[in-house]
Amino acid sequence: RADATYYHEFGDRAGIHVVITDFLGYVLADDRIKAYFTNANIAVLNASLTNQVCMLEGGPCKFDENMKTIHKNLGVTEAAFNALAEDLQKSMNQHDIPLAAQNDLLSKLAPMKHDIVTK
Ligand code: HEM
Repeated sequence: RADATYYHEFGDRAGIHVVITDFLGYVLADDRIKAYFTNANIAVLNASLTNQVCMLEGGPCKFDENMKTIHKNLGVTEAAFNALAEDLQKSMNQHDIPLAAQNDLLSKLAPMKHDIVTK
């Protein structure tokens, strides 16, 4: 969908922000991937991801960072990518985001794997 239905189902930008905040909490506690984030600026990452998801789901947000450039030197594996996606699903489920909206977001993130996984 190109309209803002999914954006509203996420609870607009404020709802997305809560989903992303809890998602990052899961990531930072996830032994499979937390080491990647040792030197990350979590506040900046939170704001960027919130804007990115807001935009992808049809909200009035701007986001134009390049996924390939950002993740170039991180050595992200496919297993790490999948673990991160699981943590996102966990947060979306916890916040009762409707499944169609969840799947829409996941389907938009999945193709980014090619730019993010380098190892
Ligand atoms: C589709 C999946 C992903 C998306 C949409 C995404 C999005 C982003 C964004 C927007 C930033 C930039 C934050 C900023 O503005 O500085 C970022 C940085 C980062 N990402 Fe990802 N990412 C994804 C997957 C992953 C995976 C799988 C890992 C590792 C397990 C990862 C690790 C990092 C790290 C370590 C940073 C750097 C943070 C910093 O230097 O402060 N990302 N990501």
